[in-house]
Amino acid sequence: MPFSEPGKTKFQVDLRRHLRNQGICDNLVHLICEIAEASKYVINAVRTGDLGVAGTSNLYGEEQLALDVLSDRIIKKRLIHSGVVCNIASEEMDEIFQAQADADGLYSVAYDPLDGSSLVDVNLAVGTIVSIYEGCNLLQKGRNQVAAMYILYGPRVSMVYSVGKGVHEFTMNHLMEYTLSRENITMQDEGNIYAPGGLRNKYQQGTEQFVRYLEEKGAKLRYSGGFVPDINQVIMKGKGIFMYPALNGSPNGKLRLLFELNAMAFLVENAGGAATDGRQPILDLEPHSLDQRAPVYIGCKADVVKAMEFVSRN
Ligand SMILES: O=P(O)(O)OC[C@H]1O[C@](O)(COP(=O)(O)O)[C@@H](O)[C@@H]1O
Ligand SMILES: [Mg+2]
Ligand SMILES: [Mg+2]
Repeated sequence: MPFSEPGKTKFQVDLRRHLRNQGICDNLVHLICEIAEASKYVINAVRTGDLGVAGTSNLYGEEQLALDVLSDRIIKKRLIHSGVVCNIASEEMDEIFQAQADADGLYSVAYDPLDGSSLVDVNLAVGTIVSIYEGCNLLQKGRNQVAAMYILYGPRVSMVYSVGKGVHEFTMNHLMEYTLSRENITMQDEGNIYAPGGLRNKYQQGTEQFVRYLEEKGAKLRYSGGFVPDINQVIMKGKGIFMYPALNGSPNGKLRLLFELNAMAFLVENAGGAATDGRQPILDLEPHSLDQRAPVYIGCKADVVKAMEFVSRN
C-alpha cells in the first residue's frame, strides 16, 4: 500500500483542513489549532502528572490541584504565543490577563483548563472547556461567541467544536492528530437519559418533581460527575438532559457561566438542543463578573422545556 501522509487520505480529515472549510478567518483557524495542540500537553499531564494539591486556591475558594495549575499554564502560554489573542480568563485565574492590547483581528478566550480535575485520582474522564469571542471583551453574552469547543480526556481523547456552522467531533489518533470522526452532529427533540448534578436533598420542590417525572417515564440515570463527559454523552447520543440546578442554599447552582456553561450551551444549541437557567437561555445571560454562576438545564429541546415547566414551581 502506498504511504499516505496522515490527514491527507480520502478517509481522514484533519482539524486544520476542516476549519479552513468553515469560511472563518485565518486567525481563528490558527487559534483553535493552537488550543488543540495545547490539549496534547494537558492529556500528557493528566496521564502522568502529580495528583497532589497545589497549595493555592482559586477565585471560588476551591483548593487548586497541581494538575489544575499545570493545565492552566499550558493553555495560557499557548494562547499568549498564538499572537492572535488579547484577553484571557480562566477558572483558575483571579483576573483577566491581557496578552496584547486591543487590535483588529484578535480574539479573547475564556476557559476551564481541567474541568472535573478531582476525578483524575479515581481515573474518571475529565476535560477542557473553551469559549472564544472576537475582540477584547470577555464579559459579554455567550450568544456572541464565535467559537466554542471542549476536549474530553477519556479512554479516547476527543474534541468537539463549533464556529456556529454545525457541531463536529474529532478524535485523537495514534499520531496524536485530531481527525474528523463525526460531522454535523444533531440532537433528537427528546431523550431518555438524565444526568442530575448537585445534592438531591438540596433540590427545590419543582426540581425534585422534575426528577421524579423523569424517573417515572423510565429515563436512565447516567451521571459521571464530570461536566465534559456528561455533556458529551448527551450531545453524542443526541438525547437526554444534564442539569446542575439551583439548590437550597446555592440559588445559582455550581457551574460557572463564563468558563463552563457558555461554551456547552453554544455547542448544544448548535446541535439543535437547548440550555436554560430555568428562565432564559444560558446564551442570553448578561455576565457581570468573571466568577458568575448559574443553574443549568441543558440537552434535548423538549426535555429542557419540560424542565422549565417544573422549575418555575420552585
Ligand atoms: O460533584 P459536585 O461538587 O456536585 O460537582 C460536579 C460538577 O463540578 C465540576 O466538577 C466542575 O468543577 P471543577 O471545574 O472545579 O472540576 C463539573 O465537572 C461537575 O459537573
Ligand atoms: Mg470546571
Ligand atoms: Mg476546573
